[in-house]
Parts: sequence; structure tokens; C-alpha cells
Amino acid sequence: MASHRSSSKYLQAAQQLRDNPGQWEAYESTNSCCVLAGPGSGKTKTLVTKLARVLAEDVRTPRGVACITFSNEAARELSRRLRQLGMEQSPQLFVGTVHSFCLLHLLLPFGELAGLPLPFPLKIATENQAARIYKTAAEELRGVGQPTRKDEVDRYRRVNLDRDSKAWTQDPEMAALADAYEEALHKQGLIDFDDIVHYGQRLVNEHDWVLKAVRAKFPVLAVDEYQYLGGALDRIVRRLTVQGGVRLIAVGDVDQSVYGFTGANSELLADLSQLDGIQAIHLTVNYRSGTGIIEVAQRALGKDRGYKSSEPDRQASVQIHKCDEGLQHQAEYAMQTLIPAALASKAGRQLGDIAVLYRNRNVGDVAAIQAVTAGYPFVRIDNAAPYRKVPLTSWVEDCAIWCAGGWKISGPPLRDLQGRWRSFHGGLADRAARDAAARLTGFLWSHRGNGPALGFVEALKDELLGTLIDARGELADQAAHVNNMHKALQPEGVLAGTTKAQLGRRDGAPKQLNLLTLHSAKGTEYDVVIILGLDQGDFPSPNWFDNTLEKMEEARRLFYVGVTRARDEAHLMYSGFRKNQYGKIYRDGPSEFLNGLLP
Ligand SMILES: Nc1ncnc2c1ncn2[C@@H]1O[C@H](COP(=O)(O)OP(=O)(O)OP(=O)(O)O)[C@@H](O)[C@H]1O
Repeated sequence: MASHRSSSKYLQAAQQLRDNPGQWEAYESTNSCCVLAGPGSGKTKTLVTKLARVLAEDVRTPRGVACITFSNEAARELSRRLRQLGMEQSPQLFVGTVHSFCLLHLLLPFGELAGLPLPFPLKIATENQAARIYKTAAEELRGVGQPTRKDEVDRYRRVNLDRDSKAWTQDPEMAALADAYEEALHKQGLIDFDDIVHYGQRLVNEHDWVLKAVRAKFPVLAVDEYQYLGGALDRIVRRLTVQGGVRLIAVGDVDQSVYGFTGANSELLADLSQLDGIQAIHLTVNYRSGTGIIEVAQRALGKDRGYKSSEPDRQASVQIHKCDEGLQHQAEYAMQTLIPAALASKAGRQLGDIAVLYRNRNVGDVAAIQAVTAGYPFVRIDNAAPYRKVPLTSWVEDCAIWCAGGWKISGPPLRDLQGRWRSFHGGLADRAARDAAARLTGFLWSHRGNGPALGFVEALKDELLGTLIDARGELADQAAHVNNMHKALQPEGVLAGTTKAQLGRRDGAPKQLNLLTLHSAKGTEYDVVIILGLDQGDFPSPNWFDNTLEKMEEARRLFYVGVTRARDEAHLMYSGFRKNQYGKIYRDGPSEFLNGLLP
């Protein structure tokens, strides 16, 4: 038996997998495996149950398991699900993004030793610093007002990993811009997020000793939502599993690939599943949606994948609604008519069981105004948020919840907060780790009660975070997001008056309507989903028209992700026209994604 603090809750959870041959095969597999399956098929459920088993039965302390996913929110959701099975963040269980994996487990421990050409100690540029440095470097190279956007250059750096290859110089201007930017960044003693993954990949690929060290620490590697991750992570995964003998548990769905614009490549998942020694497992039962939704969703995707509902007789529907007066009318109809009807149609259904999804924050603004008018409390996840969810801000939120009353029900557990707190300090020796945990416990204990969040965050910064951030340059970027949180809580800020309990609120809170972008909706599920703004030219949008077939397919997959979040009802809203930012009207009809959707 392994010596991790393990719980047998996974044994109960595993019973649910027994009746599904694919899920059970993944659960029982002792080799590397890759689960490819559609929405709601239990990929994440299988992954977390399997991980809990591996931690309890296969991996002995001090070795552990690393579980990588694509965003901080996704990592938080995975941690939450693992916690339900009794597994908490600890030195033996890493759950986080590819960036934090590369930073904490590759660059910080091995980067300097391996002689990487980066400025040490590592300090990560904030978004503003990186943007300024790029602007200056690009203007020096190509003149003031040069048009190439930083995100295009970043994408180029992400997809062309070998600087000595022909691929790197296929676009000489891009390559020159990228080189000039990186040089200027490093000269200022900074690195950026793309450096972290790029050099992480190089460490694993170019140094056998790094490979061995990683395998010694993490004999098992899990990757959720593989289709969202780019070439650098794919290289790390292949090298660790194929040459390093690390056991891989990967799950994903190529049909839900919606991050091509960031350099993600869904073909990597399909290729990975074909490798020798990797057991490919396909799941076809959808446990989330009723048949009515599954059939329409496959039509929306334009592919019949043969997915079936686990409850074929359950009522589920997709409805299309036309609101003649435009986007605001759509949002108003959703709030005033659809949501009250949805709440009334099922006993016990709450606002938290409903999500309004949209393409971008502009549509989110319209939805938010109508939600306020209707008197619905809501939680909003899009770029309009006053601060970004990164590990440090998420941890501050969870500390606030704990103090506001979470300590009574161990939600979140103090041990989890301490584990994350320790991880921000990098590798701490036992004594120092105990001291850090004790300081945190003392702080939290003395701040119990649901007071204003502003004072709490100020005290946390003064008493704990300040010293940490001064000592750990790699947290500089995340510290900037904590500062944004602090600024938003000021009397003149958008979060003025927020309490500790409210600071920690998020999607999944039962009494709050969920407003979120289609991209943020990945991995979530709701009884009722309402998608706004399905007008040709808005979604797919004009930007998508410069456009390759590939980008249109990605937009279609994004639509598919939205529809497949629904358990019982999906409502698709359009007006038949769109307005540009100057108020000019284009009557291009409903989104082409609605064509032929209903029989
Ligand atoms: N074997 C099972 N028995 C009962 N419920 C299950 C089973 N497998 C999964 N579920 C339920 O189905 C829903 C979807 O599961 P999960 O979120 O793991 O799917 P997913 O494949 O990761 O979805 P997506 O790709 O759409 O995000 C959850 O509510 C989960 O509890």
C-alpha cells in the first residue's frame, strides 16, 4: 500500500465506472492510456477517479503524480473534484497548468543547472511589462506604428519550437520580431509565459538527467483536455512517456478543440493515441445531456459520432428563439421569460443551474445589464473581470472563503490552502514548510468572520504576501493580478463593498446565475444553457472571415462546446441582424451554425 494520505472514497466513485466498459478499462489499465471521448462522457470523472486510485495504490511517497490542464480555472475544478475523493494538493500531488508545471518542476529546479540562456533568478514579466518591451523592440526593428501584433508573434514562437529549423525562418519578419523581443526581454532580466513552456520543453528534451529527475518525482503524469495544449507540452509528454517510461493518463476530445488561435493543435491528441504502448480508449455514452440535445449538438458539429444518452428517455430540448429588436432584446427575453420559465419547470432548480453563454465580453456587458434589471445575482467569467484568476488570486479567494465561514465545514480544507501556500515558496525544507504553514494558519484564524474583503486582502498582502513576492521573482506576474484585485476592492473600484464570502464566489454557486464566455464554459455543465448573439457576422464573427476553413471549423466547435454544456434545455438566440461599433446595421440573417439544426 502506498504511504500517501489516501482516502478510500475513490473506491465508491469507481463503482459508478463499472457499468461503462470504456471507463472501467481506463480505471483498470496499468499502462499509459489515452481516453478520447465526446462531451459529458465522463472523461474528467474517469481521470480523477483513476488518479485517486494511482495515488492510493501505486505511487509511494515521496514520489507523486502531476496532473496538467490548460487553465487555472480548469485546474481549480480538477482540484475540487480530487478533493471530493479525499485528495488534496501536496508535494505528492501537483495539479496545475502547463505553465506552472514547467516553472515549478522544470525551470526553477533545473534551469540554471542546465545552463539555460535565461536571466536567473527567474522573474516573470507582467503583461504590461511584456507589452511595453515588445512595442519598443518591434518599433526599433520595423519603425513606429508597425502593425504586427504581439499575440501573433507569441503564437509564432509557440508553434515553431525549433529555432534552428527551416520552420522558424519560414516567415523571416516574424522570426526577427520574436528574436528582438526575446533579446530585449531577457536583457531586462525578465522572461515571459512562452519562455516558460519553451524552455521547459527544451530541458526535458535536451537533458537526460532532467528526464530521470522528473520521472523520479512523478512516475505518473495525467493530462486533462489534451486538445487545448500545444506542441511544447506534447513534446514533454512524449519524451517523458516514450523515452522516460513515465506512465501517462491523458484525456481529451478533438471535437472540442477551440484554442487553435493560441497555437493548440488537436491533431496531437489523435497522434498520441496511436503511439505504441498507449492504450487508446473511446467512450460513447453521454451522462450529461438528454437525447434531444445530443442529436442537435452532433448536427451542429456536422459529424455523427454515434454518441448516446445514458438516459435515452429523459426529456431534453433545443429551442431557437428570434428576438426582432437585436441583442439587447435577446438578453431581455432570456432574463424575463426563459429564466423564470426554466426555474419554474423543475422543482429545486436554482439560478446556479442556468448559464448564459456568449462569444465575448461586449455581449457579456449586455447580458449583465439585463441580469441586474431582472434582479438576478450573477457571477461573470470573461475578460471584463477586474482581475485574472491565477493560482495566487484563486488562493486568496479560497482563503477569504475559509475565513468567512468555510473553516466550520472544512470547505476549502485548511490543509489544501497550506499545500498551495507552500508551493508558492518553491521547494521548502520540512522545518521551513512547517513554519510557513503555521504563519498562514495564525493569520487565517485571526481573520475569521465575514468582514469586508478589502481589509482582509490588505492584511494578507502586508503580513504574508509581501515577503513572499519579494523573495520569489517568478510570482511577479501573479502579484500584479493580486494588486488588480486589491485596486478593484478600493472604495472607488468595481468591487467596492465586497465581503470575504463574495470575493470567493464563482461559477457553481447555487444562487447565482452564470454569465460566461463560450471559451470559459468548457468543462462546465448546467441544466439550462442560453446562448446569445447567434447572428451571422457576430458568431461566426467578422474576424473569422479573414478566414480559413480551419478557423470557421474552430468557431463551429466552439458553438458545439456551448450546446453540449446543457443537461435539459438549450436555448439559441438570434435577431437576424447585427450592429457594428458605430451602430451600422448588417442584415445577414441568423448564424450559419443554426442552419438545418432543428428537423
Ligand atoms: N459512469 C458514470 N455514471 C454516472 N454519471 C457519470 C458517469 N460518468 C460521468 N458521469 C457524469 O457525467 C457528467 C459529465 O462528466 P465529466 O464532466 O467527467 O465529462 P467530460 O467528458 O469531462 O465532459 P466535457 O468534455 O463535456 O467537459 C458529470 O455529471 C459526471 O458526474
